Amino acid sequence: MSYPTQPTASHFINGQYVEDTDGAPIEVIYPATGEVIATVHSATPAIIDAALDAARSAQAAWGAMTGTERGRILRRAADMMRAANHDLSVLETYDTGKPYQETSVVDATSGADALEYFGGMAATLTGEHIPLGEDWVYTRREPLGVCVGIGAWNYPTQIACWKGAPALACGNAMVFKPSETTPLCALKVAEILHAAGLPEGLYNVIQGLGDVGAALVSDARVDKVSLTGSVPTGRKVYAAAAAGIKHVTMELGGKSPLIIFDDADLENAVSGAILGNFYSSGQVCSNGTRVFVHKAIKHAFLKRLSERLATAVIGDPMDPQTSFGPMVSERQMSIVLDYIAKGQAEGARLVFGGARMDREGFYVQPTVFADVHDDMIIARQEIFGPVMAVLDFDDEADVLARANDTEFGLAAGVFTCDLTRAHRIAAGFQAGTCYINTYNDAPVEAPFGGSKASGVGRENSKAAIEHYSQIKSVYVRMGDLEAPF
Ligand SMILES: NC(=O)c1ccc[n+]([C@@H]2O[C@H](COP(=O)([O-])OP(=O)(O)OC[C@H]3O[C@@H](n4cnc5c(N)ncnc54)[C@H](O)[C@@H]3O)[C@@H](O)[C@H]2O)c1
Ligand SMILES: CCCCC=O
Repeated sequence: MSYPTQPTASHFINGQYVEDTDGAPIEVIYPATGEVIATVHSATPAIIDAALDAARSAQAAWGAMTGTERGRILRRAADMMRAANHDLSVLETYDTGKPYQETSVVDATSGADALEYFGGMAATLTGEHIPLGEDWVYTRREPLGVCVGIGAWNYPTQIACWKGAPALACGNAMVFKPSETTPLCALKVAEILHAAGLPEGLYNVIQGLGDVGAALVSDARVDKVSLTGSVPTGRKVYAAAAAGIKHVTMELGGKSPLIIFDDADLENAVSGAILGNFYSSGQVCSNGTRVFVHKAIKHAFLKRLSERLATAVIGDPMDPQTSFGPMVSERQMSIVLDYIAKGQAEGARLVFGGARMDREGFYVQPTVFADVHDDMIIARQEIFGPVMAVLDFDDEADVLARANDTEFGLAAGVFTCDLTRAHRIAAGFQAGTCYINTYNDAPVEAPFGGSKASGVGRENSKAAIEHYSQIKSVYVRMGDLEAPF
């Protein structure tokens, strides 16, 4: 490995790299080869303490700065992140296995967008004046205090920024714990923020597994927890945060529906299904993995989908031509292969792929099952890999009811050329993020998040501000105050 993937130290606390080799080692594995490319150490209680103390001490002065001053630092960090895009993208590719073709245009770019957007918004975060005759109330929008961010492994840089940028813009401090599977890129985010002028202690990164996350969530110094992860983890983290009456954002998993009507533009619909199932090798939370295709176009859809999947360039993620890479880990690969076996055992028809690839690394072929029924395991559980389930339908009301018949509610999409039907279906979806004739766009300007078991709160957009700040009302009396005695 010629690229420097070993970080200076495992943690970033109070503006500098910190090591504590008493913590259990965590090996970082390049998914394309299985090679160990770095080792970090899990945070010990002393490291957890140091990070939370640093955040607590730094927050008050940061919260007292003007929004313009805070925003200037975040916007400078955004520029620095864009300037470092190539190196950050290479590191993200080594960390996750996602093709450089993706990481070079999505990950650090999306992180920089968040820093720029919330940096621009910081100065606009004001309260309001509420007249009450000669008296009045004014409100102050105040920070929450210390926010903990806990990340998943599929978009490590993006997640570190989607949580850090609004938290810092609102005047909070953050302690961020990346996924143990992809610990490298959040350290770079911390480095860049501090190089851009962020005072020390405001964005700390510590490593570890669920036990470190759990210790952070239950700590009395923490005011807010934002998790990106699976629904089972979300249930635990939400419960632990509730015990301390902490604010939460829960960005959790999904099993989202994508409905393709017979009047849809077929080529666009196939594009949507590909983007919503095979981008990042299918490891995207909002993926539309239950693809309901109108019976009249089912054969044409499957034929065109198979033709286009055959053109995927599967291989070395660092090759800019590669458009489909490995699963993030051996564990995730075996989870996905187990689901493929279950799909076959349940009688779904394998139309494309269906196997591990005969090469080093954790590669699973893009896989499509047709004739899937609503009650099959592959149609009900989140797989988080490149496995598309195609289900038939011929009635609008019926397909909408089937699309909503799930505990999840992260995303949903519809392809149709009928304008009124498109909006009727979008209104009927029980999901936080919906798409019409597109799939998986996630611009910083739009709220992103789930309903039902898929989450609480929203990331990105003005909506995120509500989840990283609180309103204080101040009552002001101008005249004398009467009392009953
Ligand atoms: N909604 C979204 O925006 C979004 C985005 C990306 C991924 N996801 C979801 O994330 C999942 C895949 O990621 P994953 O496998 O890393 O998820 P995961 O739930 O296994 O882990 C997520 C994070 O939580 C930590 N964690 C585990 N147990 C914990 C505990 N008890 N207390 C505190 N922290 C704990 C992990 O160490 C990790 O950092 C999928 O379900 C996917 O849909 C959601
Ligand atoms: C579309 C971007 C979603 C990030 C979650 O995995």
